Amino acid sequence: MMVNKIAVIGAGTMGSQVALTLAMHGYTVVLKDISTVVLEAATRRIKSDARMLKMLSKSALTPIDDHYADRITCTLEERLLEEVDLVIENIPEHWELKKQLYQRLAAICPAHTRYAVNTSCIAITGIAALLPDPGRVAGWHFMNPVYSKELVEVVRGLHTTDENIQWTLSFLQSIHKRAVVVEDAPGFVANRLSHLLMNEAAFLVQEKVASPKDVDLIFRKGYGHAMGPLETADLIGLDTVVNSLNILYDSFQDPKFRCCPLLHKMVQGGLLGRKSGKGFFVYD
Ligand SMILES: NC(=O)c1ccc[n+]([C@@H]2O[C@H](COP(=O)([O-])OP(=O)(O)OC[C@H]3O[C@@H](n4cnc5c(N)ncnc54)[C@H](O)[C@@H]3O)[C@@H](O)[C@H]2O)c1
Repeated sequence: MMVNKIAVIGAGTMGSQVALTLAMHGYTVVLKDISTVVLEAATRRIKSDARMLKMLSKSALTPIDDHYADRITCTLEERLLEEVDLVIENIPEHWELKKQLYQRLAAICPAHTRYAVNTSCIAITGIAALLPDPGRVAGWHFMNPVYSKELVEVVRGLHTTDENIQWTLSFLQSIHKRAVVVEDAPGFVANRLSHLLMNEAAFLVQEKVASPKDVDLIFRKGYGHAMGPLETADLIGLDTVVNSLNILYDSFQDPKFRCCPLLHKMVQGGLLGRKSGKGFFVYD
């Protein structure tokens, strides 16, 4: 598998985890963001995640060596993208932001670059249409936390070639991930289902039918889920959940995806979940 340089674009919740996962498997990564503050926070998070993974090494999917940090270059500089073989993109779930980024990547990345779009809901075919060779684009929907979730939902856009799907499966195997390939539709499989659940859980809290703690307890102890829907929403980031619901609503024009007003209000008030320290629950 000839991949010398990988760019992970966006160093937030997902990008920082994807970068560490790649470095843990020996890949050299350029982690690119547009904010110094974000890159500093990502460096701290990568260090503390690596420490935690070392402590849990028996239960983690992959052992971690001491040199992972040397393989990650955090940068604001676009020129480091000029020679990359693979881009794994993790910027916010906003069509306009993604569109601007891919138009720029089309101008600066080499012709042989492959593109992995880590999106929750945005159609892969639309993104691929922004690039000179749409066959080299596929959706790689990583699960959060990336280190401990084995599965990646791989999305085949209208133009994604079979060769690119096969290459993707081999690459993901090299980082100990198991892929399920699905066709391109907003939200794919995972988020089309999970966002309905998280949204309805928020409606239950808004209507005061139950507290967040009790909603989640019913799912953990009643249904045996590892996490409740509201804890999951906090982990993803409530801003990302709201953006994803809006995309599902716009794409399907189906009222079942209308976003719960409580979620909107929490995002407006800066309650984003884990990433801001408070959402449905409070975090250290
Ligand atoms: N959070 C999750 O659990 C989760 C899971 C799977 C997929 N996703 C998807 O992954 C993507 C990223 O989500 P996230 O939760 O990490 O978001 P996030 O808001 O935590 O991070 C996004 C980062 O992208 C940066 N950014 C914005 N524009 C940029 C640009 N032009 N170039 C470089 N960096 C830029 C921001 O500064 C920010 O640090 C989204 O499309 C989301 O839907 C999220």
